[in-house]
Amino acid sequence: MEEQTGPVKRRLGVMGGTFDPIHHGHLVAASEVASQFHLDEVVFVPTGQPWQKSHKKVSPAEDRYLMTVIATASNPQFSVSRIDIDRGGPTYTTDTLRDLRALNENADLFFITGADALAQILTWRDTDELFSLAHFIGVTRPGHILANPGLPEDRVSFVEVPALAISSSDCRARVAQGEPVWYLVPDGVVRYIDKRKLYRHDG
Ligand SMILES: Nc1ncnc2c1ncn2[C@@H]1O[C@H](COP(=O)(O)OP(=O)(O)OP(=O)(O)O)[C@@H](O)[C@H]1O
Ligand SMILES: O=C(O)c1ccc[n+]([C@@H]2O[C@H](COP(=O)([O-])O)[C@@H](O)[C@H]2O)c1
Repeated sequence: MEEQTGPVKRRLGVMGGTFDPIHHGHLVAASEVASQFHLDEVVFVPTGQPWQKSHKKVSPAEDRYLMTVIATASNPQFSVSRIDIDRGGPTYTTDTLRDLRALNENADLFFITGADALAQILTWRDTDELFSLAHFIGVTRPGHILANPGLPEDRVSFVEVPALAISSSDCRARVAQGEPVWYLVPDGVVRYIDKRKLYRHDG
């Protein structure tokens, strides 16, 4: 009897973030995981309202979305989704993954997260459901320890990515102080920040 095999599933990486602004640390992490996990595509998903950053000033979603498009446009493996922005309300990754599954029925999802975000994951909403929706890939980040914070062992993997000590907070602070962000973020993002006067004290 011939063995029944289903259609080959696509391997879809999901890189969620506030991306305020997107920087080369995000892009290297996504590229490295795509290579090591043989992903067909990585979809970057800018948050709508990042509820755990509600005490901080976050730039308009449209600016963060456009910077993410600018930063990823030249890579045919990268795309950007508006689902978290268009849903409205606080952003929960369970919603992100549920929506992406509905849009990509024949795909396995791999959610990429830095060591700092992974360490906080048990504070996210609906963690029981969360771990059933995707495989989680924790990536190294300078200044943070990469460890399993208590996810089921078969739902999480760890990847060492080239160490880039870049953060969005540092990029924002540099712009506010008149310091350059060239080579920390893609050139088009430097120009967009300048054009929209983002992160300036008078902006
Ligand atoms: N330099 C980096 N190396 C590896 N992963 C990173 C790096 N920067 C951010 N990440 C990961 O990318 C995801 C989105 O991060 P986010 O948009 O919050 O950027 P951030 O630099 O951490 O921002 P902020 O400084 O404003 O908190 C998170 O999972 C985070 O851990
Ligand atoms: O689901 C949650 O409750 C939750 C809480 C905090 C962060 N997240 C997700 O974690 C990713 C990184 O978030 P951030 O705020 O560090 O850029 C992004 O996709 C967020 O939607 C998700």
